[in-house]
Amino acid sequence: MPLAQKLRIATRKSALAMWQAEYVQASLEAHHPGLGVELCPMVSKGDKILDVPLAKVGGKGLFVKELENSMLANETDIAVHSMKDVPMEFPDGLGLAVICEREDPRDAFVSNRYSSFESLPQGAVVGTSSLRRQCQLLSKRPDLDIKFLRGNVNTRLSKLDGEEYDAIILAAAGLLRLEFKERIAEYLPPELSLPAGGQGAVGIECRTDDTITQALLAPLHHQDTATRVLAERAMNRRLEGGCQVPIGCYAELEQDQLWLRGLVGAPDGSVLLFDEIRGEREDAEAMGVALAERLLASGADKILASVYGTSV
Ligand SMILES: NCc1[nH]cc(CCC(=O)O)c1CC(=O)O
Repeated sequence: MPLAQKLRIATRKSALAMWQAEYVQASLEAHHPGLGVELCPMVSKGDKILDVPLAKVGGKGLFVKELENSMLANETDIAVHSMKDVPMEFPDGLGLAVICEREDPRDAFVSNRYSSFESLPQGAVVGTSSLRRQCQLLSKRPDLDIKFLRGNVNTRLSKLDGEEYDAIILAAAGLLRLEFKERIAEYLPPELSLPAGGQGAVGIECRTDDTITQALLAPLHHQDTATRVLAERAMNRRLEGGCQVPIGCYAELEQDQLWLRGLVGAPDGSVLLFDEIRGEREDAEAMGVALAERLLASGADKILASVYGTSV
């Protein structure tokens, strides 16, 4: 089979998006010597609107639409995504080709003043604009003052240094990739902050009929990561967790046993519904759906209805 001479990667321009695209570029070139891999950076709508909660401007899909349009127009061949930002459904003609090995999926506590979440004083100001992080932190510490914080990783770190916040919460994966490891004061265990579905995993999207590109991408696939992320995304999909929502879910593999934990919380932390399920890895998707059903039956339906109701 003749190799495509050139493969074009659609990417956002943020430092993290560029890191991920360059990581895929380097992996592809290592597996296929002689293949030219070109980066095509573009600005997404989500990158332009920074001062409004994401849920109010149309959710995470804003970050991928431009990339998807360029693949559909045959101007690019693949797009590299953080799996936690990828909507559940793909447009006709596009699909997820592979999921790469996961980086540390945990949330990280970052502070210039305090060494751990535990040691935050009464009323401390914590920056995050994720309802998932907010509801979990407030359920443990209702006294905290959670303050809106958006922007890319670098922007958020400089806002922390501006002294408005006592601490901020970010995904460890982004900090590790951008070589900000030394800024991580504490890795929050899943018991304290259950990660978002797909957090820390990079996925690659391409045209569903582009079998040449799919064959080139195949060696980058990491099956254990894909199984875990499949269960997490199945739970999210059943909960219609499309935009920014107070939902956490995290799957781990213990040999061939899959352990999936899920959580839905009221944004103010007054209610936190948690459940978990264990099963065979082959059943990853069904487990995600089953766990979502159980959460819905125990009251997640009401919590999510009120969150969606106010987020339009
Ligand atoms: N929501 C933005 C976003 N998308 C992916 C990551 C981090 C890396 C990852 O999960 O792969 C981040 C930043 C953050 O939440 O701190």
